[in-house]
Amino acid sequence: MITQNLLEIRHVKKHFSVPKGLLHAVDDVSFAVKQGETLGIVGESGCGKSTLGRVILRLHEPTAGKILFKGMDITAFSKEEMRQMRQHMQIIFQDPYASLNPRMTVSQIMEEPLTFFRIYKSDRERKAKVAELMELIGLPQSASNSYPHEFDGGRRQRIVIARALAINPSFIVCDEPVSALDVSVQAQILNLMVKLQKQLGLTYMFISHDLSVIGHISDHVGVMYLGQLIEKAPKPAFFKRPLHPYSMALLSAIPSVNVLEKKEKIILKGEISSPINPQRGCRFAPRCPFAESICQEKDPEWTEVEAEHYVACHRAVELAKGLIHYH
Ligand SMILES: Nc1ncnc2c1ncn2[C@@H]1O[C@H](COP(=O)(O)OP(=O)(O)OP(=O)(O)O)[C@@H](O)[C@H]1O
Repeated sequence: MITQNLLEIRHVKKHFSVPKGLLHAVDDVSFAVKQGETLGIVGESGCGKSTLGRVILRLHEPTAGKILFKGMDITAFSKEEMRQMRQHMQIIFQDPYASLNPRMTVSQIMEEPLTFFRIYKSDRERKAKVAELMELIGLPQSASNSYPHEFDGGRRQRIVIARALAINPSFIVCDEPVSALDVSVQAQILNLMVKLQKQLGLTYMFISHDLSVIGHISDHVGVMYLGQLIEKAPKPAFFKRPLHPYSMALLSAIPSVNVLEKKEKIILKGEISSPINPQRGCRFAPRCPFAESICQEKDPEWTEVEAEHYVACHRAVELAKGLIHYH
């Protein structure tokens, strides 16, 4: 069975005008996500993950590029068409404390999108939908009359998830949804999200700075660095053998579960460059031990080095063949 791409973005850019020039928050990013899959996007703070998520939903207007959702070019949609489209595309944010209105009960919070999108019109239909959502997220029906402050972070994030699911979306941008939670609660929320994905056929773009979280939830992993996607691969291939020197360094920092596997942490030297008026050439070159003169001069091309394994690095083939390596 061939699974269709639910989302495809092509050469998407988002530049912000700032006093010192143009800040390239997202710079020429292309990828596709298949129906029912999770693309995990990982990278350091400020590399453009959140901006990318918001641009895909057109909460920020893209500076350039195309966003295709179910084959439709939504960059060409009017504001009203886009408003309707958001029924199918939702976003979940990091902070479950800030994203819930403290004056509304759980039931009112869940009913709000139902009223806004005019689905489940009668009172009875809406109440039935709320009951269904409470069951989906594993909260007792009695909790629907409580207020957000009566719950801990994990339960609040369950309510945020239920609100996003209320209108039956097919695609959800999950922007660091577990980062504000205790580690013990993180796994519960991630497992709930995986369960809901299977049950409802959801497609996720899951943003996190934490590679362990990305490893838990993703089918494919994409790595961002200074506004650019520098590597994307199926999860097993990525964790087995990342091909970009930056991904290798990221991966070396997470402890191995296999005690027999000797892993040395790669310490990157040099400062991260500025995203404002970036120089040409590879953005990672100033910190890369493998950088040659071409890396300073020319942008590396996005190349499929192995099946479905894409890298933007002038030296990716040599790295893939093991001709050059760290340590
Ligand atoms: N509205 C804005 N105006 C100007 N610059 C912005 C704006 N929003 C984001 N930026 C800048 O764009 C870059 C990318 O920010 P973004 O929040 O997308 O990164 P991130 O990877 O999600 O980081 P974090 O996890 O810290 O939020 C940063 O340099 C940020 O300062």
